Amino acid sequence: MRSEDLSIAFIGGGNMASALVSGLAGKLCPIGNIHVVEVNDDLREAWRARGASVSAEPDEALANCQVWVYAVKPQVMKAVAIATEPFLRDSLVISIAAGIRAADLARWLSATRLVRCMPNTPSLIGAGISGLAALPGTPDADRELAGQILASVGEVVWVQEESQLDGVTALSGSGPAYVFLMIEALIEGGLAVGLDAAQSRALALATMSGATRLAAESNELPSLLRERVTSKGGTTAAALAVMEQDGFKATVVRAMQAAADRAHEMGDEFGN
Ligand SMILES: NC(=O)C1=CN([C@@H]2O[C@H](COP(=O)(O)OP(=O)(O)OC[C@H]3O[C@@H](n4cnc5c(N)ncnc54)[C@H](OP(=O)(O)O)[C@@H]3O)[C@@H](O)[C@H]2O)C=CC1
Ligand SMILES: O=C(O)[C@@H]1CCC=N1
Repeated sequence: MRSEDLSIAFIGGGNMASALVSGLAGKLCPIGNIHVVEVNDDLREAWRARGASVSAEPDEALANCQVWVYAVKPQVMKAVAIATEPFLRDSLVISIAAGIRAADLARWLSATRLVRCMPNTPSLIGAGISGLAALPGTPDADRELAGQILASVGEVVWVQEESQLDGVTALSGSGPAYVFLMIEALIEGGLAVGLDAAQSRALALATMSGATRLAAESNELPSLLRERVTSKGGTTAAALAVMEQDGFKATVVRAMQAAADRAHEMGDEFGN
């Protein structure tokens, strides 16, 4: 399909829709081929100013879009799906809602071609990563198109079992928040050990990105890279002893389990 022929509707035009469109508009289709259904007046105006077509409620414009991306909160997915269903003819359905299972959304929409995804906010700068799973029976061409849409904002990982998307949600979906918290902590720590705010910020950000790049580009395990920083009887050992004592790693693992459990629970809670 030529890019000028592809039209995509976003149902819900908030944070994630904005992040996704910033990557795909101009690459996969012109912004004028993007239609956004959004209840918030200010957001609708912002989309219009960006060059997208907009509506406050589902209407015939939806029926003409080849792809629909549901980007509303899981809590309202069922009601929004039911309101949009009368306009679904031949569109590929993509959902980015946490927890909501493909079979539930397919049932509300009587859809047969559906891909469920879990992107993340670094998509905004093309540095996202998304987990994807398709409703059984979704044709390969549709899986490919969904993959291309998400690949326009970062990496794409297909999972074998849809239930693994709860794990993706706990790791990379929510993960940017854990990383931002770590950055916040490093900056606060910098202030506590006598640096000023600008120095702390610069040192924290460069350390996070430098260590991340080193881990990605090295063939060695993160644990070995960590050991190389840790001189016997030195400063890192002193810091890591406190982290070990306070259960830092175990806390991260427990936090992720809580996120995965919540994703599963939201599937039950908002999927019936
Ligand atoms: N934020 C993230 O990091 C990630 C989020 N997700 C998933 O993406 C989805 C969207 O999240 P996010 O973008 O953060 O949420 P936002 O709240 O920023 O965006 C959702 C938008 O949808 C609007 N909306 C509510 N009801 C309707 C309706 N009936 N029709 C059209 N629009 C409606 C909301 O308006 P109003 O606020 O006025 O209700 C809001 O502007 C969620 O399901 C979330 O699980 C997935 C990956 C990462
Ligand atoms: O917090 C949430 O529920 C969503 C899903 C992943 C990131 N934000």
